[in-house]
Amino acid sequence: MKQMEVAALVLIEDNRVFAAQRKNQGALGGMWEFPGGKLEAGETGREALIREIQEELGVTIEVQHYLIKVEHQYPGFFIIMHAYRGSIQKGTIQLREHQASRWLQKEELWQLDWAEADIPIVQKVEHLLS
Ligand SMILES: Nc1nc2c([nH]c(=O)n2[C@@H]2O[C@H](COP(=O)(O)OP(=O)(O)OP(=O)(O)O)[C@@H](O)[C@H]2O)c(=O)[nH]1
Repeated sequence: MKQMEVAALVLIEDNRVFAAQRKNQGALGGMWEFPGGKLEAGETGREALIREIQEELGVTIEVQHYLIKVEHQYPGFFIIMHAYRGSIQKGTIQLREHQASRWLQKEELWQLDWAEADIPIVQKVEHLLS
């Protein structure tokens, strides 16, 4: 069974969390997620996150702390996901790989079609927003 380890960013500004929509083509097409991506060989979760966010959103982030680990079995693969809180240190977000993004208020969190593995992260975020 294919297994992957992923790092994801929970970015909160002005009491809203950043969510991004995957492209319609490919794995989990059209689903919403927290930006990030797979760890490469020899990389820590934090290193992978900083690299992926630079690639995907064109910004430099500071990783603040570890939020939650999620393990989820999708039909074709098993995913271990590490979610971190972080903030933008430099730059303005540009969507380089996603088809859309939103800054969500607490009441809007469950309106989106989240990737299944993200549900425990969204639950955690719910407690971080007021
Ligand atoms: N980044 C991210 N990936 C997630 C989340 N939830 C979730 O199930 N995933 C899955 O984790 C995997 C991450 O792969 P990715 O495609 O974003 O990462 P990548 O850029 O390193 O991969 P690639 O270079 O092969 O495209 C995908 O299968 C994606 O569907 C999430 O919140 N964020």
